Amino acid sequence: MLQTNTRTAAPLVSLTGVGVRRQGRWLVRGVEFSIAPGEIVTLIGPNGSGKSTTAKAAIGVLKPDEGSVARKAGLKVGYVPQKLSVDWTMPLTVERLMTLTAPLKRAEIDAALAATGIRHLARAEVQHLSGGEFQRALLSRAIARKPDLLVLDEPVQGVDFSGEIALYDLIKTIRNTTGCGILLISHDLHVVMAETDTVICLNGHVCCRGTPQAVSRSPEYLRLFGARAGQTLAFYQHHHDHTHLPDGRVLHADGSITEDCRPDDGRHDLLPTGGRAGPMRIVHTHGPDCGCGQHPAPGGEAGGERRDA
Ligand SMILES: Nc1ncnc2c1ncn2[C@@H]1O[C@H](COP(=O)(O)OP(=O)(O)OP(=O)(O)O)[C@@H](O)[C@H]1O
Repeated sequence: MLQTNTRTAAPLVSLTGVGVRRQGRWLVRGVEFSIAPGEIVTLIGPNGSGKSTTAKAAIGVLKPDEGSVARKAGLKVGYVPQKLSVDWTMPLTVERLMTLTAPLKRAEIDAALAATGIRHLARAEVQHLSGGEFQRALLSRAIARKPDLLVLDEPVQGVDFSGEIALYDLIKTIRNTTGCGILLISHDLHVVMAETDTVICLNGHVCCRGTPQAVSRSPEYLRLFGARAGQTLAFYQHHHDHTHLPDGRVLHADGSITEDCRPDDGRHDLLPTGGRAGPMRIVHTHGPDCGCGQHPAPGGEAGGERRDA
């Protein structure tokens, strides 16, 4: 097994204050995180919260409108997008899918399909694959060029619960044998892959981040789903100090409601709530130009700046 010290290795990719704006709207703003070799980072958040946008900015498919993304020189990325633009009326075999965008040697195709356990499906038509087999075919395609960073956008979509566990086991094996970094995207807000080092909860900005709590500590979960599920999946406990209301406004811990809680309305600072790898909480720092309407007037008693913790 390949061991990588994720604490000391230089990051593969590092995002600082990243914001992406389209048609006058910030899709995400103030996003900060990095991924080291062997590290697994999972982005979670509701639909439309900016997970795919963030992943695309991380790998350079999208250029951020503010902030910066630093990538290791010569970084090789294996990307499994959420949606694939394929003409499904045309017959397409798994091995052809592997070489659609760039050529691969026979041995590379065989090795990648063997690694994901679907070598026997090389000549099968993609249209006939099950959900789990299709995800394995996409994973084979992504690992075939031996990437430093694997980016998997909803890799367990269309897969049942036991297939989900098998896929996460496979992703863990790929990380352990190759030492690549992994950026996972999931819209499950509470259950993530147990091997995840850092969970980042997005909703247009980073709402909270932390380590997942091992599911093996939860006897009810183990009784329901068995020990294997406990080793593969983990609960993520959120530590938000604010709530995103259905109409898009934000309810703060002190009961105040603001139109928006994005970084252009104030600042979101990540504060450790305990331990080096402990959960983080967000505080909204009000300033004279934060635009949230909640801060005292300039020269007021709080000096124009206040924090909701
Ligand atoms: N090119 C674009 N122009 C305008 N809006 C866009 C563009 N791309 C994405 N969006 C919008 O940005 C928001 C974030 O999209 P994104 O796909 O990043 O979300 P997501 O968290 O991955 O969602 P899901 O879980 O549904 O896949 C959505 O409201 C989406 O409609």
